[in-house]
Amino acid sequence: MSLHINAAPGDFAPTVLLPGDPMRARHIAQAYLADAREITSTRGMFGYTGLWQGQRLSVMGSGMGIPSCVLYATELVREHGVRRLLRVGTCGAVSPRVTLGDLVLAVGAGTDSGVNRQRFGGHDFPATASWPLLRALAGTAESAGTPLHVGNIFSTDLFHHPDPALVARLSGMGILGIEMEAAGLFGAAAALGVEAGALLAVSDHLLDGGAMTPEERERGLDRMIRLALDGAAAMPAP
Ligand SMILES: O=P(O)(O)O[C@H]1O[C@H](CO)[C@@H](O)[C@H]1O
Ligand SMILES: O=c1cc[nH]c(=O)[nH]1
Repeated sequence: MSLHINAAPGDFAPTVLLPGDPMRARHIAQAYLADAREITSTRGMFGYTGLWQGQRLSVMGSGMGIPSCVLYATELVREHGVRRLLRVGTCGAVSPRVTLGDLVLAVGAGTDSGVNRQRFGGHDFPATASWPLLRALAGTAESAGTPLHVGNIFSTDLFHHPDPALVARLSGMGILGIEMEAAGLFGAAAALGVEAGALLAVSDHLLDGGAMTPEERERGLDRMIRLALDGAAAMPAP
């Protein structure tokens, strides 16, 4: 048990999928995992452990934004023995190459957050996903014929961003999508010595204005969830 996670020792599997939305965590557990059991519910941030292809796997909400995600990632690693963290989130597309419902695998994440600079003496930390996770997810997608964009994303502290030039700036630098956690998760994972990745489904398009409904966001992310589960199952235990 830790301050924000009321799970018992051994409740978490070494690999945890981290959607921002705790209701997406519940959906993944109930719709995909065998023998799923709720193991934490502090503040409504539900976590579950069950089986996928016979392997133990956990899924837990991370909340919205870097501070929330990093808090849970830190307690999961330090106090619950977790070694591999895979964010399964949504993003807004900022690239004309990406369309609604597409999947994006983050190689690196730029950010307007200061958290990694706080960790890194004021310098720019290279917030990148772990290679074993990148390789497993890209390989699993290729084998399954699942289309996947692999590239850089941007993690913002401000969903309702005040800078009207931000989307054009990101787009001009080849960024694929914007979300709110990955850069902090990658920095935390580096500091904690564990693996992290981020697989995202495009829930809205910031260039053309298209958007999934909230119901589609919660339930309509089947391809992302299956790829995350299959990719995690294809990896050796961390
Ligand atoms: O769908 P999730 O995983 O929550 O991810 C995205 O959605 C939230 C904003 O609506 C932020 O957490 C952002 O990163
Ligand atoms: O952070 C996010 C997530 C989805 N869509 C956005 O525009 N931003």
